[in-house]
Formats: sequence, C-alpha cells, structure tokens
Amino acid sequence: MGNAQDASGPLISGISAHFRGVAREIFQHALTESSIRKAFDRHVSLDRGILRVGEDLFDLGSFSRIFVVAMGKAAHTMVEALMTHLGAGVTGIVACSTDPVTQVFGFRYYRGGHPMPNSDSVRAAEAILKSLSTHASRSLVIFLVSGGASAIVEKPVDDSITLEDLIATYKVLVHSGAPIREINAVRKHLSATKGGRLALMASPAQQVSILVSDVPDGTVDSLASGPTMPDTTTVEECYDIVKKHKILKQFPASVRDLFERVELEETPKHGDGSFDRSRFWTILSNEIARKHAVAKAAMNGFAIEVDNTCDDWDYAEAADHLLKKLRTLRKGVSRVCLISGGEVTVKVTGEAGVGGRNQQFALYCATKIADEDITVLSAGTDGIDGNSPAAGAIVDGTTLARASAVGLDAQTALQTFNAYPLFDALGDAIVTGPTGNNIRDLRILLAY
Ligand SMILES: O=C(O)[C@H](O)CO
Repeated sequence: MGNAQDASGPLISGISAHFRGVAREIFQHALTESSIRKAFDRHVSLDRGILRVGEDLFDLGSFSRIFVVAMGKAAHTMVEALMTHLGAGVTGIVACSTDPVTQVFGFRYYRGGHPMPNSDSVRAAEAILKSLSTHASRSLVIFLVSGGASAIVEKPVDDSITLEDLIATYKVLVHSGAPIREINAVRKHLSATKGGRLALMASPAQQVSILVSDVPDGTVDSLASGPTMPDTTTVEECYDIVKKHKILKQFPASVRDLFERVELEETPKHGDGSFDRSRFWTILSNEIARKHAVAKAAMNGFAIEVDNTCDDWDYAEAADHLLKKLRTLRKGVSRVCLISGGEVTVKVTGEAGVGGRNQQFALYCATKIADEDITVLSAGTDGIDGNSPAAGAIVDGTTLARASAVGLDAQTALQTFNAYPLFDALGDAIVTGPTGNNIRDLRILLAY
C-alpha cells in the first residue's frame, strides 16, 4: 500500500482538505451545542423542593421515595445531568452500553449489549422490573430514556425465547431494512419491558419520562421501544410487518411459534388506565443538532437548506436525492450547504464487513461525486456507526482517486459493507468515541 495522498494535484488537494475540515467543524459544533447537560439545564430545575420537568411541577415533599431508571446509550450522561439538579438521597438503576469512568453514587450499573442484547441486558431488565414492582402511589419514578435501550434492557415476554433466540431475532430485524418504528413494533410485542410495560410495572407511582430521542419526529413511542409510553402499534401490525419484509421464516423456532401458534400479546394502550400518572418530555432530539449545524454553516458563509425528507430511506436512494438537490441548489450560489437529519437504512446481504449506515452512505456518495467540488459528511451523534470504531466518514471529489492510490476499491468496500477500512486508510473516518449522547445522524453536504 502506498501513501494516502491526493492524486489531484496540490491546489485541489488543499481546497478539498479545507472543506473536509469545514464539514468536520460543522458536525463538531452541532455535537457540542446539543449536549445532554445543556438540555437538562433548559428543561429541568429544582427550586425550594419543587422539581420542574418541562412544564410539569412535582412537589418532592409529597413523595416518600424518588427512584430513577436510566436506560440507553445516554443513560449515564442523563443521570449525571439530572443529579446536578436533584442532589443527594436519590437511588436508581443505570443501564448503558459502555462503562463510564466513574459511576454516580447511589446507582446500580448494568452494561447491556448493543446492537445485540447480552446477558447483562436481561439482568438489567430483571432488576428494573423487580425494583419498579415495589413502588406505591407516594413514589416518584423518573425514567431517563435514550436510544439503544431496546437492546441494552431486554427480557423476552415468554420463557421459551432464549437469549440466543433474541439475538438471532434482533439480527433479522436490524438487517431487514425495515424502518425503526416497524422494527420496534415487533420488539415491543416480544418483550416484557417494552411497549409501556415498565410503566405498567411502576403503576401506581407518579411517573415522569425524560426523553432524549433518536427516532423520527412524531414517533416518540418508538424510542427505545417505548418502555414507559402507551404503544401506538398493534399485534396486527406486527403480522403485517413480518409479512411485508418476508422475515418470519428467518426467526428462530421459539419466536416463529409465538407468531404462528400462540399469538402475540397486546401491549398497554393510551386510555386503558396504565398511564394515568405518567408524564413525558422530550428534551433533546435531532432537531436541536440540525439547528446548531445550520448556525455553524451560516458562520462559514454558506447558503443553507435543510432537507429531512429522506429520513429512514435506503442509503443509496437518500444519497441520490440529496446530491440531486445539492446540485440544483448550487446553481447561481457560490457556497451552499445542505443539512439533513435522521437515519438511512442499509439492507445487509451476506456477511457484513466493518462499517455502518453513515460510512455506507458516505462511500456511495463518493462514487457519485468524483472530481466535483462537493464534500459530504455523514455521522452519528452517538459516536458509533454500526460495528466500526468510527462515528461516520467524510468524502469529496478526491476520495476515489485517493483510495485507488493506496490500492483500495470503493465498489468492493460498498458491496461487502466494509467501508471503515477504506476511510481509516484515508484518514477520513470521523472518530469521536462514544459521545454519551444519541440524537440520530447528521448529513452535511457542501458545494463550493
Ligand atoms: O433503542 C432503540 O430502539 C433505538 O435506538 C431507537 O430508539
């Protein structure tokens, strides 16, 4: 392998490196400004014993117990932020996918698996269910829910489903190309914790859920498979979903049996009394990240457009759509920035290499913009793209030439879902490490 140098001459090389730097700055700025700590400072406060969450006020003096359940990739960061407002005497459980440097005093930690559940996911679910069952009406249960919790906290609804079966089922769902609302509709109906079942277990306590959302706007009960919220999906929909994506036969026998012979059990619903003392506040979502990306792009002198229409689309269709739009927008404008939030889907066929949806999207864009003055960044705010150590990647008109100069072929990497090694070799992977946040992905497209 040779050196990953620009094959396009020093001037072009300098310009493209400059705009790769600008795109990185825009992403980093959005990440920093959308921090969990800032969101808690805006939406949560404690004043003379009254806890404010969003527009709700809770008189802490009227409760005999305060218990916190934090679950998801942002669980630890959310607990830390909550405790700066709440102070001592509060206990709870934290289920996250990475080990924090120091744990918050008074909390039991579990390191559940992600993207696949592990035995600690099951232990966390059992510990949460057990603790919640002990709460009476004078308890205040605060749920801190963030994305990733579907896998991080999990217990099958039926004992016939083993952990291995669960992992096999998750693999089928995650690789099916189905959007997250559909994936989680099925997960909800196979789980003892999802689809409002934690709220049911905590009843009759007063409950408030503080949500950091990694799901599309308007589908918040999909977040972490909605463990504390009324479920808007139904058993009937689950049958339609497995039929539509032709995945029932791929499930392990125990799960197939539940669908075919036993029938799935319906989840708690709005109006059935399960949520009479439940409140919900989304304090952070992709919208905030987009807003800060827009502000930073404006500071860099770009004309800006935001387009989220391709949320949940197949990565190649989303890329074609956004590149077409960028090329239209650039007509008559010297610098244009197109920002798009949300996630794209990748239907993996065969054995996947090392990569993720952001790197797959970016690499596909690279194959479409050779020699154009376009830069594309795609990265996840959680810092974790698929099974790779990167958050995402950045490409431009020089990517293909630079890759082939070091003996790497973009088409092969795309077909084998193995984008990370290519980006790593070019120095174009975006590596932040797990950020402790999780508000979906940002795609930043620049034309100049
Ligand atoms: O945990 C999950 O289900 C996903 O991250 C969506 O919230």
